[in-house]
Amino acid sequence: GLILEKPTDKQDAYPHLKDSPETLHGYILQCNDMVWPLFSHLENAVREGTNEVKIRFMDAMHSIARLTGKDVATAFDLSPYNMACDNGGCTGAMAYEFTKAHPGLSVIVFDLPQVIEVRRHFQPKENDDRVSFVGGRFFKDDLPKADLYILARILHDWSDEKLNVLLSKLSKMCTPGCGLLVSEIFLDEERKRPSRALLQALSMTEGKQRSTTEYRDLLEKHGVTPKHIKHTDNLLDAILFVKEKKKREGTCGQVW
Ligand SMILES: C[S@@+](CC[C@H](N)C(=O)[O-])C[C@H]1O[C@@H](n2cnc3c(N)ncnc32)[C@H](O)[C@@H]1O
Repeated sequence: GLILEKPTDKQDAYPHLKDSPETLHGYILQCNDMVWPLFSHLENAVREGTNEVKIRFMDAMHSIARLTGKDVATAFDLSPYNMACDNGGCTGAMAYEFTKAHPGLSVIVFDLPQVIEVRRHFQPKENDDRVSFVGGRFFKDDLPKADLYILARILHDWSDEKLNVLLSKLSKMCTPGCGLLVSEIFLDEERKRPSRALLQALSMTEGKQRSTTEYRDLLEKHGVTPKHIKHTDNLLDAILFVKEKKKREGTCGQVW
């Protein structure tokens, strides 16, 4: 049931093999055992909360984050920032890419307590004390204080209504100059491509795929402005938003 696009020259040609350097083995198992049955047997689409299912999901997130993390982490100059909070940062795979790429940056991985609990399954061999972990729920609990908030593959999971709650909270946490880094598959303006965005949309319940314009419109309402966009050519793209000094009356057109 999994459609793999032809690897680019940056990508591993054998991502299905468990021992490949950028293995997608966990992601492929997740798609095969969990996502494809959702497409085929919607009536059985029941969420299970067992550890095995949780670790399988985390493994899937982990393999994609390891594959794309470096490109997302190096997409922008992040030298103005010292402390990032990776909201829904899961196993920390992206966080470690951010600290590797930016020597002045520390990253707090914020995710559900039950996810943080089992993160040790996925710890890298080399210890990095600039990455730390905090358990909590981003709609309800206080978020760690940071000057850069990362939202990688988070926004597509939720409705506009829910996101307005989260973004309003983040906007209040941000002082002027703070950054908000959004990484997603961005739909083109006709909402027809890329095909992997459409395929992923089939397995969504509450969320939706959005174009760069839709993300911009959603976030600008919360006082952050898109400064840079990066098409990484590696599954996930990214936009860096920055909190403005005061709310602007609309923008002067697209920055990309
Ligand atoms: C699609 S995964 C993305 C993981 C990671 N950011 C990445 O790109 O690899 C979504 C993550 O959000 C976390 N999450 C979902 N709801 C959450 C909530 N209410 N509070 C905190 N984290 C949440 C999940 O546990 C999961 O790790």
